[in-house]
Amino acid sequence: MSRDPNYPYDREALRATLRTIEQTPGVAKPDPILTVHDVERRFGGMTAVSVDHLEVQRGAITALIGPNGAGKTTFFNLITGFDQPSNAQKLFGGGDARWSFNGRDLRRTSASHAARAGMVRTFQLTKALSRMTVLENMLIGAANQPGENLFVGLIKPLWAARERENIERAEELLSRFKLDAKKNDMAGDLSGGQKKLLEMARALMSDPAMVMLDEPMAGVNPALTQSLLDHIQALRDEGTTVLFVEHDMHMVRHISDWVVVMAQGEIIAEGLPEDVMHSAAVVDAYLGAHHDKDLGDDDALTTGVVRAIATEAAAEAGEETR
Ligand SMILES: Nc1ncnc2c1ncn2[C@@H]1O[C@H](COP(=O)(O)OP(=O)(O)OP(=O)(O)O)[C@@H](O)[C@H]1O
Repeated sequence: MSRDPNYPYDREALRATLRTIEQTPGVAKPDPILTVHDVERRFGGMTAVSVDHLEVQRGAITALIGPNGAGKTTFFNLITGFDQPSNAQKLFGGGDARWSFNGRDLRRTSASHAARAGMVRTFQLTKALSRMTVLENMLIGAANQPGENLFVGLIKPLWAARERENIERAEELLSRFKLDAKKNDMAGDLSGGQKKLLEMARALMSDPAMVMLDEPMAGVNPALTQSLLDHIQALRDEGTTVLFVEHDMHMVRHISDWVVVMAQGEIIAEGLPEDVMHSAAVVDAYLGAHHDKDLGDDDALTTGVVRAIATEAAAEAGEETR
């Protein structure tokens, strides 16, 4: 990735700046890469997302946390063009929903436009195409597919050169994620953790300015956990802003610079990880879904407790869908 003179490569300096910001929902950031305003999504009579205002700081690793059903994935879907707000602005009329990324207005955008603007996401359930090889999966993530441009597609030396570039980039990323030995294997034969790595590697094929990771740790075995954390931090250090949804509070505490908390569709808190995870509003939001739990007053949101809640809730959700 080319070096962006405006990117806050010095993480300590960035954290020092974040420490000066008021820890309140919707607070303005010094240099937001993503700004979201008045985005709502209703399913029938239920409001899944109702975000008044949110700014994501460029260069930070921001965690989006919240109990099951809080609206985190729906919010990701809206921002990345995989779903449309219920109050979407239409060409003529419509609602007030608007958001911009890296200075570009994205409110009437498709998923491919959002990706082209530099915002690329992964999914909670990996979307590796199991009947394609690992390398072929990577090539799907390339921004400059030879076939996308008719002119390039018609002139063999041009598309052949692009294809070579894409393969080189894919191989470089696969080796970084230690998947190079698997490049000709079917993606369906990878372990759950390796599929997560493949999905992250594929997201990087287009050199995005921001990656949005939906539960990167889910299903990853402990042996790969540290390597995933290292990859995410390395991405940030090299110039990619990271926004991730995660239930694993150890990960949230360990790598995030800023934490945003959602409950019942709204942003109810945001701030530094060490502060926000203990705030009364956050403890209430988690306990709200678990009235029957006696978690004590002092450190209700310690890693172990939250992990236990998340695991239990995930198991319950699994049972419901069975
Ligand atoms: N397509 C849909 N149709 C109807 N309801 C939906 C749909 N997608 C999401 N919902 C509902 O919207 C709410 C928010 O769901 P969402 O998946 O965004 O929450 P989440 O915070 O990502 O939860 P989790 O942490 O469990 O993944 C939930 O009540 C969910 O059931």
